[in-house]
Amino acid sequence: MFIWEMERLHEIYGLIIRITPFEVHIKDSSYYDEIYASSKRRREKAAELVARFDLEGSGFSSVSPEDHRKRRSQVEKHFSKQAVSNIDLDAGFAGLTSDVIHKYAYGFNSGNLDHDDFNTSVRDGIIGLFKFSHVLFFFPVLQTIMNVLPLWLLQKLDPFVHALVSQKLDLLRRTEEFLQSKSTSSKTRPVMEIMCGPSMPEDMRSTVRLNNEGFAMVIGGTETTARSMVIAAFHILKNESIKAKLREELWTVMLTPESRPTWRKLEQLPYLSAVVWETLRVSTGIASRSARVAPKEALVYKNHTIPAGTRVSETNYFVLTDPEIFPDPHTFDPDRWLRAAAKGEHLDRYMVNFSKGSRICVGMNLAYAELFLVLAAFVRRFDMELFETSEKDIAFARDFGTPYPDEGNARVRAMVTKVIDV
Ligand code: HEM
Repeated sequence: MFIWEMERLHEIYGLIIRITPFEVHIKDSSYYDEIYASSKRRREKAAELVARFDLEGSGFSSVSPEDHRKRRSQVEKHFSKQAVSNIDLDAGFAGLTSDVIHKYAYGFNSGNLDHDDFNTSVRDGIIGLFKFSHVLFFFPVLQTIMNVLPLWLLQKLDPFVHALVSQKLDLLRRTEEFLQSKSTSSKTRPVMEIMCGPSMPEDMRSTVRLNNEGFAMVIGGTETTARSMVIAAFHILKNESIKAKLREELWTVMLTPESRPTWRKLEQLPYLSAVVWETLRVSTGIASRSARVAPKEALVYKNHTIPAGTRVSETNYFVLTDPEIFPDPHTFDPDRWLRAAAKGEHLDRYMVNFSKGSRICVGMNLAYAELFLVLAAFVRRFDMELFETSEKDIAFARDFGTPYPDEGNARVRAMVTKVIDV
C-alpha cells in the first residue's frame, strides 16, 4: 500500500519527493512525458525493478535502450493495428484475455473459457506472480529457487507459485518446439512461431530469452485487460442510462445479436469509444510505478535539478485521477471524452494507462481490440444485473502490479436476466 503513502507524502512535501535513497517521484501530470520519453532522449530502466519478473533477455526487462530497441523491434511488428485486426475474438471475459494471448502468442487455447469458473491455473499463475511481486522485488533470488525446486514440492508449498512455474515450463517446451520445427508459411502463425523462425538473428535465439519474450506477453496481456473488462462491466451494469445509450449506438452496426462487426467498425462509434477510454482511465492498468533513468541528462523539474542517473517515476493512477484534468475523477463518466472533443481539448494526452514513449505497452492494440469487441458483444447480447457486488469489490486499495481491492481479486458477479434474441 506504499502508493497511498506516496500520496500522503506528496500532500505534505509537494509535487516532487525522494521516495527511496535512489528514487525521486513526481506527481505532476504535465511532466510525465519528460520521464517516459520517446527514443530521441535516452532512458534506461533500473535493473533492480525488473529482476523480480525473471524475464531476462526480453524487451520488457531490458535496461539499456539499445537492447530494448533490438528486442522490441522483433516483437512489436506482431502487435501493430494491422496485425491485431486479423484475429477472431469470441465470448465472455473472465478467462478470455488469457485464452486470447496464449492463442495469439503461442498458438494454443489455454481453455479458461471451457471451465465453469474461468479461473484455471493459467490465470492463477499470473495472479500469483503479481501478489508475490513485492517480495520478489527485495528477493529476486527466490525466482531462481522456484525454478530449481521440483514441481511436487512447489505444489505443497504454494499452489500459486506451482501454477506460475508449471505455466512457464509448459511455454518453454512450446518455444523449444517452435525453435526445432521447420516454420510453416501459414498466414495465422502465432507470434512465437514467427519469432522462433529463421528471421530471428542468431545472437537472439536462445530458448530462454525467446520464451521470456512470450511470457512477458502472457503476463502483460492477461490481468490488465481482464481487469479493464471487469471494471467496464461493473459500471455499465450499474448505470442503466450508459447501457441504454451504448445499446442504441450498437444497433446501428449489430443488426442482430450475433452480428460480428470488426474492431475497425466499432472504433468509429463515438459513445462506445468514450466508454472504452473511460474504462481504461478508471481501471488504471498498471498500479506500480516504473522508474526511468536518464543516464546522461539532468532532468529539470521546476526549480529542482535531478542529477543524471537518478531513478525518476510518476504513478499512472495519479495522472489518470488528476482532478485538474479529469474533474470528479472517481466518477465513471464516458461523456467527459465527448465534451472534451467538442471543445477541441486533447484529454488523450493524459491517457498514460499504457505508459508513454519508447516503452509504451507493446500489446496496446490487442487490448483495444479485445475491449471493443468484448464490450460490444456483452452489451448487445445480454441483460444482466449486478449480484452481491458493490464498489468495494473493485476499488483500488492495494498495488500488486495491477490494482487489487482490499481483499482477494477484483470480483464482479452478475445474474443473466435475459439473452437478447432480436
Ligand atoms: C488494458 C490492458 C493493458 C494495460 C493497461 C497495459 C499497460 C502496460 C504498461 C503501463 C506498460 C509499461 C510497463 C513499464 O513501464 O514497465 C506495458 C508494457 C508491456 N505490455 Fe502492456 N498493458 C495492457 C495489455 C497488454 C497486452 C494485451 C499485452 C500482450 C502482448 C501486453 C504486453 C506488454 C509487454 C510485452 C510490455 C513490455 C513492452 C516493452 O517494454 O517493450 N500488454 N503495458
